[in-house]
This record gives sequence, C-alpha cells and structure tokens, in this order.
Amino acid sequence: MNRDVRLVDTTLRDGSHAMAHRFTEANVRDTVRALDRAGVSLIEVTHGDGLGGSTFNYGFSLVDERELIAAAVDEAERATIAVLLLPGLGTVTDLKAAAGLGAGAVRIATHCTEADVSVQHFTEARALGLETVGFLMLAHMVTPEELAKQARIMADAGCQCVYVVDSAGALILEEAADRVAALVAELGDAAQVGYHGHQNLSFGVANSVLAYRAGARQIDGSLVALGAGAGNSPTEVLAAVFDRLGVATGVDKDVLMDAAENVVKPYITRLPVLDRSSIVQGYAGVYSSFLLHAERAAERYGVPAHEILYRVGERRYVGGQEDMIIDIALQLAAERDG
Ligand SMILES: C[C@H](O)CC(=O)C(=O)O
Ligand SMILES: [Mn+2]
Repeated sequence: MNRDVRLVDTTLRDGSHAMAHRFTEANVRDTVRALDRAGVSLIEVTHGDGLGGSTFNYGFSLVDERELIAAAVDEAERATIAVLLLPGLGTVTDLKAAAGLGAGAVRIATHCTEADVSVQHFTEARALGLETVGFLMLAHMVTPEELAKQARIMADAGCQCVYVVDSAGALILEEAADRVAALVAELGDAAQVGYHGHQNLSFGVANSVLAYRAGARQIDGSLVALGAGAGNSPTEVLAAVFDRLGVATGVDKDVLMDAAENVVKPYITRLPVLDRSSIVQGYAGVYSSFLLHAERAAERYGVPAHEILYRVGERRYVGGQEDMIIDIALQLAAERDG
C-alpha cells in the first residue's frame, strides 16, 4: 500500500460512548461495508470501554460485542477488524474469543502512567498472531518524557505502534506534537507512533496534522466525529485535509463523506456537540467518556453537568472512576441545599 499515514477508524468503538453502547448489528454491518469500500485498513469495533466493558459501571451494550465483532469481520473484505482491551476490564479469555471471531488486531489501553499492566496482554496478543497497538490514555497528564518512558514499556512488550491518546481533548498544538516527537525519538524503529484526538477544544484535526509532521504514522478518526465528549477527529475531515496537504492516506475521501452523510448520520441518536460540558472536559482535562455519566448524574441530582466535570478535573480522576461522578453530584447537591 502506497501511503504516508494510515487512517484508523473508531466510529464503532469510541462512537459507542456517544451511542450509549446501543449499536445494532445493522449499524455495524453498514458502517464496516462503507469504511472498507473507502479503503480504511483498520476498523475498531468493541464496547466503548473495550472488551468486557458491558457492565453496570460503564453501561450495558444493546447487542453483545462478540456478535458485533463477528458481523464486522463478516462484512470486511479488505480491512482488518481491531478490538480495544483495557487490562483489568477485558481479559485474555476475551482476547482469545475476539481472535477466534476473526479480529486481526488489538489496541491495548492503559492510563498514561500504567503501561506495565499491559505487558501480559501484549505477549498473549503476539502469540495469537494479532497486530498490536498500545494506547496511553489521558496523555496530557504527564510530560512528553514521562510518556515516552511508558511507550518504551509497551514496545518492549511487543507493541507495534504506541498511541498518544488525548482522551480529554485537552492537548493544544505543540502539546500534542511534543508528545508524539518524544515517542518517535524514544522508539525509533522499534514501534510506530499513533495519535488519537478528541474535539473538546476543537484541536482534533489540527493536532493530528502536527502529530503526522512530528512522525505519527497512524491517526484515529470517527465518521461524523462520533465519539466520547465532543467527539473524535472526523475521519472524513482527516482524509480531506491530508489529501489537500498532499499526504497519501490510501482512502477515498468522497466515499468517506458519503458514509458519514448517508450511513452514520441517520443512525446517530446524539450528535457530538461542542457544548459547555464538553468544552469544560477539554479545559479541565477530563476523560471524554465521562460526559454521559456526568449528564445522567446532573439530571438525577439537579446539579449542572459542567460543575461536576470541573470537579472531576480538579481531582484528576481517571478511567475506571466513573462511580465518583455520583459522589461529586451528591456533594454539589448537598452544598446547594446548605
Ligand atoms: C476507553 C477509552 O474510551 C479509550 C479512548 O478512546 C480514549 O481514552 O480516548
Ligand atoms: Mn477516545
């Protein structure tokens, strides 16, 4: 494949957060068929929080993710289907089951300071013959140098591409580029570097261009930006922007725009939007997938969602601490009632 950068699509995984994990088999089949036709070579399909994510804490899936993965594999003629796995939530048993269904890649995600919990999973994934990708989440919380050390742990464990993941959509321009550059310098030929952006401060696409210029060779997007918080960098915009810059992606931007308009937009239940809450997420550095949890708590306890999110940011909560959102909502309600 003659391309300068690989566009990876996460509509059917990060988009699961925005859809409250309500994807149907038809949604998956239609989206995979369109992405495959456009030439997207890696398509992620899993519960928003990865394999095993369908739980009380994270939200139950409408359809078992194994059925969705099998449907995606069935539709993809050229693309590889990837799954996400958060060690501790997803297990090696889940990974083996996904591989058995035909998934060809796994993206293993940890908090940006906890790469060591991914070592066993990378070893197992390589033994299964899977393509391996590492996700260092909430990457804004540590310096580029600290992030690079964590990336080295993943690469040494068998990870073939380590991502700078701006889970909060908090990184602004060189903050993203410097992190990518630090990983590129650390990893050299040992592994590629990727970039996953969110739109909470509107920098998803601009940061992705800077990430490419700093050496990232895999860039994530979602059709119609469908994803947590204000959504992800839109895949169709990334394709158009890289095309204008003369950077070859190997995907057809017009087929992607058609897919965004006519396949994904019609089934979206809640369009990703830059509203007060999602902007606060970017500003205060809050995990994007906390948005719907905060909105539900806000409604239930009659307190503003953006106030909850400011406090989540102050306390530097990370993925897995969704239950603390209720705690904050209760505190805000108690303060309001004197
Ligand atoms: C589990 C998270 O949703 C992974 C991700 O996409 C992010 O941190 O951003
Ligand atoms: Mn994300």
